Amino acid sequence: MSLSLSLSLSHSLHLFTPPPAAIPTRLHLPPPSLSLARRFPSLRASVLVSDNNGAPAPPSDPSSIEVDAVTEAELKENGFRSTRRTKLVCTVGPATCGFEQLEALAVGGMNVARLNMCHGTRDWHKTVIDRVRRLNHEKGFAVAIMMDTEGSEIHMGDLGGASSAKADDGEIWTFSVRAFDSPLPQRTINVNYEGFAEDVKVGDELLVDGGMVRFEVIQKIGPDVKCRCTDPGLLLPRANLTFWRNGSLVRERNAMLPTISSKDWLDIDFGIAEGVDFIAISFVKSAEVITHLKSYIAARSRDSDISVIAKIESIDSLKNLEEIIQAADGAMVARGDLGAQIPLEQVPSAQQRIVQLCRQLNKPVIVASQLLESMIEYPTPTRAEVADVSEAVRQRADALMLSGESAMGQYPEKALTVLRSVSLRIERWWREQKRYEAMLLPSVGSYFSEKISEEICSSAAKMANNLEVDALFVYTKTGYMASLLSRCRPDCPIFAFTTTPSVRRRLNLQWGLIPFRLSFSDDMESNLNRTFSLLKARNLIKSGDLVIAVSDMLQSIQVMNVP
Ligand SMILES: Nc1ncnc2c1ncn2[C@@H]1O[C@H](COP(=O)(O)OP(=O)(O)OP(=O)(O)O)[C@@H](O)[C@H]1O
Ligand SMILES: CC(=O)C(=O)O
Ligand SMILES: [K+]
Ligand SMILES: [Mg+2]
Repeated sequence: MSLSLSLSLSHSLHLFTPPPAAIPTRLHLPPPSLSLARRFPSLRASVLVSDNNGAPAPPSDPSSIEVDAVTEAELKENGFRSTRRTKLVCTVGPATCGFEQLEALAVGGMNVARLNMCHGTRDWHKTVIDRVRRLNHEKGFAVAIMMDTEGSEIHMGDLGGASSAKADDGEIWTFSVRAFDSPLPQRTINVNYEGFAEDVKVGDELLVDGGMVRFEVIQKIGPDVKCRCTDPGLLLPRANLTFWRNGSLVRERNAMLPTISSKDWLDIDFGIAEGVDFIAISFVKSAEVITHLKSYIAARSRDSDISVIAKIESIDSLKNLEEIIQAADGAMVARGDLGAQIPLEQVPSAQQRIVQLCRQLNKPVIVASQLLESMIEYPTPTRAEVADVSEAVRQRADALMLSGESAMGQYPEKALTVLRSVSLRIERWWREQKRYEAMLLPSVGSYFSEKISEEICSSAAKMANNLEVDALFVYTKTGYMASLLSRCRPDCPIFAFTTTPSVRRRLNLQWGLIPFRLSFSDDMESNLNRTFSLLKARNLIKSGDLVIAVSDMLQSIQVMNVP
């Protein structure tokens, strides 16, 4: 089916390749990102800024301002009112782990690189981290790194080294906890969970990857479970397994497995040692595990600030949603596994609920999995996929994520271009329609000073919309004020000035923020004047632009024209 869809869609390919400037594209999609590098040779040629991932902040040069090379190009290309607000996360895998491939993704707008610890060795991940660092350092990007834990849910083994296996209708496969030599016997799958044969019953339905392939359990022989394939498809290494009985998920045992396994703790130590920016925790069930991990990180790495992202992908995480998001620094709607745990038709409303709650609680949220699944194999997305991406952008999610599309697909850069183009188009349409959604944003701070900051930010955002200002400026040491502005989803972009490279990288996950590194003082007057002259010198703003500025040093709102 996807073949015929892709063929019938192939004429839309031109939407994503740059037409000559004089010929308008139907949807006015922007040209693909690599052309940015062509138009702004400095992107590839020179060292624009220096960014010290992981290491202590460099002695700041008071005369400089640092901005992500791609952001700078986008600002110049589209004028800053139309820069992209939705952030993009790419899972790095065999298709994208080379330095040049990573650079192409960074040029294409990747804000965060995700490493899935389910796959690859720690050495492999270390190599990727080093390459991203080098890219940031040498080429002026500020790509943040997110480590995603494996979790201890039930999954298949690694297929004895094969990259995939095809299961056909009616075939009998053996699922077993036995250790086999590779290559595995034909039609045999390893299962990581000791209690597997004990727990399943004849007649149970076994879902691989949430239903991409289905089996029916027909016989149990000691540690081996014989299953008949009822929905054929491709089995991928380490795919998740769930089993269903009488139409509902069997999850008693899963509930007993730890959220963070012993292997996950070693991966987390590795992540802390490498100074990753985010750690995403798979299959979170309760807020306690988040609090526990956060205190572990705090004790382990006194001066590094790693954000903990709660992945919402289980029934328990939906039950305890509010307290989990409260405890975490952000959340991910992990639709892959979520769709294997709740009926598929409930996933869209769960997504909307999670996205809204995150915004109310002032936590960044990522919408993940299968956004452009067909692009693993085909160079154009289906219309349904474009509609799905649009919906996530329209919901004002902070970030969209590519999984297999960028990790092992054939068109990682094209998939990223589609996310970029659709985000830009939907964001603009939203602004043109002036559809400010009236979302109630409850107070989130516990201290009076935090409540003042919230009031300042919501007033500043409202003024920015009403006065149609060109940009909001926020001077923030911790990033908190910037997140409060982002939460209001104002019409204009938010220039967030921060003193530390790690804060700047973490702001890269939040909607509408354009993070700059700048050393600033407590004197707002001089901060503003310096910022204006630095930005003007780089043609990022011009005299007459209308700006509203707030800061976490001075509780005030300033409105001014750039001199
Ligand atoms: N580091 C890697 N090495 C090899 N293959 C990878 C790597 N990362 C991802 N992949 C491939 O890309 C596919 C999609 O990636 P993704 O991160 O969504 O993983 P997943 O296994 O589906 O699990 P989950 O996202 O729930 O942790 C994987 O199934 C795997 O085949
Ligand atoms: C991203 C992820 O873990 C999922 O969708 O299941
Ligand atoms: K994972
Ligand atoms: Mg998952």
